[in-house]
Amino acid sequence: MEGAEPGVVPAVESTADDITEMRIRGAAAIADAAAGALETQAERSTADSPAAFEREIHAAAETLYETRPTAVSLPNALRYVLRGMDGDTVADLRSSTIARAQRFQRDLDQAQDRLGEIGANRLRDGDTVMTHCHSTDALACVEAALEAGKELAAIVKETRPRKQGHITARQLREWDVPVTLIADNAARRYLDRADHVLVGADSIAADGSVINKIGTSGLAVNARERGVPVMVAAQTIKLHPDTMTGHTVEIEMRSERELLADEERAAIVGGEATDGDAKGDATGSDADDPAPATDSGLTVENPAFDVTPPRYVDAIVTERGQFPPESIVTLMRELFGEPTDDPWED
Ligand SMILES: O=P(O)(O)OC[C@H]1O[C@H](OP(=O)(O)O)[C@H](O)[C@@H]1O
Repeated sequence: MEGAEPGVVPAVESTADDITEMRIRGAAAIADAAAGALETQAERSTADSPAAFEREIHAAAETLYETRPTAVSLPNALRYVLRGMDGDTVADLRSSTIARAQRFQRDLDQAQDRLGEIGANRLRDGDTVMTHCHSTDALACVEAALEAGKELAAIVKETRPRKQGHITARQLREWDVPVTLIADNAARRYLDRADHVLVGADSIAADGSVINKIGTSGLAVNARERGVPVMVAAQTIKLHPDTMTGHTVEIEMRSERELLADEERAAIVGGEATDGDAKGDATGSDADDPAPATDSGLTVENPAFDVTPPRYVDAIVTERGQFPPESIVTLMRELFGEPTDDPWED
């Protein structure tokens, strides 16, 4: 990642790039990778004073934080590791940071397993789930239900534009679950065959709103109309503490090229396919891109996430139990207490 702070080790920059470019994706995987990157930073730091070590760790956290804006699991992971950094010597700071990052990763795995067991209780033998995107938290519920001997089938939404539904389909087929893959547009038609809509989350707001892959909110509205319950599988690391004080969750805008190739753009607006008409890069930032075309008359918008209001969600399943969305704020207060600062601040 360009513009990284001095002292940030290349492995951290490379993890940040992987998150930005979605080679590492999914809210839990991003959190796991971020904690792992801070561990690597601690291991490889050549800082010769405690203050320099702390500066480097904070700079590494900032580099990771600036990758993608929507999944709160990322800042929650960074904050957790930074708060465990303790000691008066470089050696102590190093070992406490490493231990804290490792504990975070262990807890993350255990939380997902526990969440899966709880979510599995909602799934009955013979049920069909409809999925959207690829969520390891949602799939943990399916896995636990299968391990309990239940038979399930799945209707898997393709999930344009990046088709993460294919990852879900592959995982489900590895578990021998019958899969019907459908285009996103076919969801309402197939809801008649579904017993649950089962999705993950990138962030959960204090009012119980669910921020998840674009298309979730439309699916949830249709599911309500068809009488299909919507179940959101989300570890507590997906709870967004800033929303307790009225902050909103930033929705990541991604490159138009995920929707429209340069040639396709040229076919619509005429002229040659050039980079000059592309707007935004994969980070949603346009710092390195040519100026957006203002004269073609074609604007492409590509939000990665949307917000599903709590009234369309039946249950949020966490490792602490399942909650009606309206009561999630109680859990947030218990876990986070007072409002928090930027993750690299004490
Ligand atoms: O943490 P887990 O449950 O794996 O994934 C949670 C969510 O993260 C993904 O976002 P993206 O693909 O990174 O944009 C999807 O929106 C998915 O529902």
